[in-house]
Amino acid sequence: MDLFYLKNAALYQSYVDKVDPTEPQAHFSNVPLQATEEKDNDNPNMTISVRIRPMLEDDIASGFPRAVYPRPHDSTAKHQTIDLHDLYNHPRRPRPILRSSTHKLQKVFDAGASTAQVYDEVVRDLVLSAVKGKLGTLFAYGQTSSGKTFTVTELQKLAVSELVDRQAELYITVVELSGNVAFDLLKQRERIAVREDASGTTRLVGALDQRVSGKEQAVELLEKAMSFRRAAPTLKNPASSRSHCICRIRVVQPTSPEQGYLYMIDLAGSEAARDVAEHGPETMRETRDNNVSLSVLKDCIRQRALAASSKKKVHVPVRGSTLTKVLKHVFDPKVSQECKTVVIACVNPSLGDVSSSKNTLRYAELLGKMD
Ligand SMILES: Nc1ncnc2c1ncn2[C@@H]1O[C@H](COP(=O)(O)OP(=O)(O)OP(=O)(O)O)[C@@H](O)[C@H]1O
Repeated sequence: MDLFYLKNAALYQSYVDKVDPTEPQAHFSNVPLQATEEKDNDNPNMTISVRIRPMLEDDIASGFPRAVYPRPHDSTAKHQTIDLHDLYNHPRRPRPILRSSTHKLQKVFDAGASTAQVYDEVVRDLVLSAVKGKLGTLFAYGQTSSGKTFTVTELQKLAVSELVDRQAELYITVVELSGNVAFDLLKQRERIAVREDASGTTRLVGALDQRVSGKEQAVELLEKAMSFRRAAPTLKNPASSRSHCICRIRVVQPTSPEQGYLYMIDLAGSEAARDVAEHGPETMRETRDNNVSLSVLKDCIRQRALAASSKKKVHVPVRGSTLTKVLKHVFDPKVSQECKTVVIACVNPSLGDVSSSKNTLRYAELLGKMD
């Protein structure tokens, strides 16, 4: 596929240059996405956003044009729109044709946006929730090399800095979930158990809950934890994280009777098993397990949103994966502590990654919809 895109890069660019996104276009896929026929999830405690990373030198050097284009932001609109342009080898046409799709999301950060801007617009609210004794949860989702780790690492530093400035007492836990097995990254990747106690609360048995008292100490601790994260090469990223990484910051405030929690989760890459097929059965098994947990995560987020707006009893399948068991508090309608959730879907804008980007944007759209 890469060769097809590279061979037709000039033709593709000539098509894209002619697109006027304000005009209805024949090449826009006229089959409505399943997601667009569903009701919006208007849960005020849930924000679904997209971050498009810049084209990197390597992407440009390999000759791939850009495929993902956000439309100019209209501050009166409920959603922001992204156009995605793909090239399609039509069997009855002499030349490949453009096939585009449109995706609507609550918040879109284009390649020029800084992590500080992402923090200010969607993450600070979570941090302030934790300061007030509530729960804030951030998920970064996307294909390999789309910028999840880059984004979460920077956001963790900004969050810790704000929490220290607010004189909160902080305790940090960093756990990696590889398939269904958990490891403590603050204890040099020691294996730990995930168990449910008699009250139904999921416990990370044996995980360190490290007190930190200053910004430098916190950043050093997080960097050290990240150095223990398991990585393996994918076709797109030589040091791809093949696991979910959960960073939990417990916030104790003398002024608040309840302790708050901030969870920042760098999810495993959502790539198809074929993208890691060269890397052995172990990596493929992990990829399959990770994809199952990402699918269960989607169901939990959607069902949780439905539970918030429905009087009927809604089943949220938290037990479907270790990831969602650990994050039970986010999804359990019975949990009384208020919980805000932000999803950042990360996208690599290159044409070489267009089909994964389409899947990521569809996943993000589905999260913002209800059955
Ligand atoms: N906003 C950005 N600005 C500049 N460079 C970025 C940005 N986002 C990501 N990158 C760069 O893109 C590359 C891939 O990013 P990163 O490792 O965060 O991807 P990932 O989604 O975590 O990948 P994987 O799932 O394979 O671990 C890195 O070299 C990173 O520095």
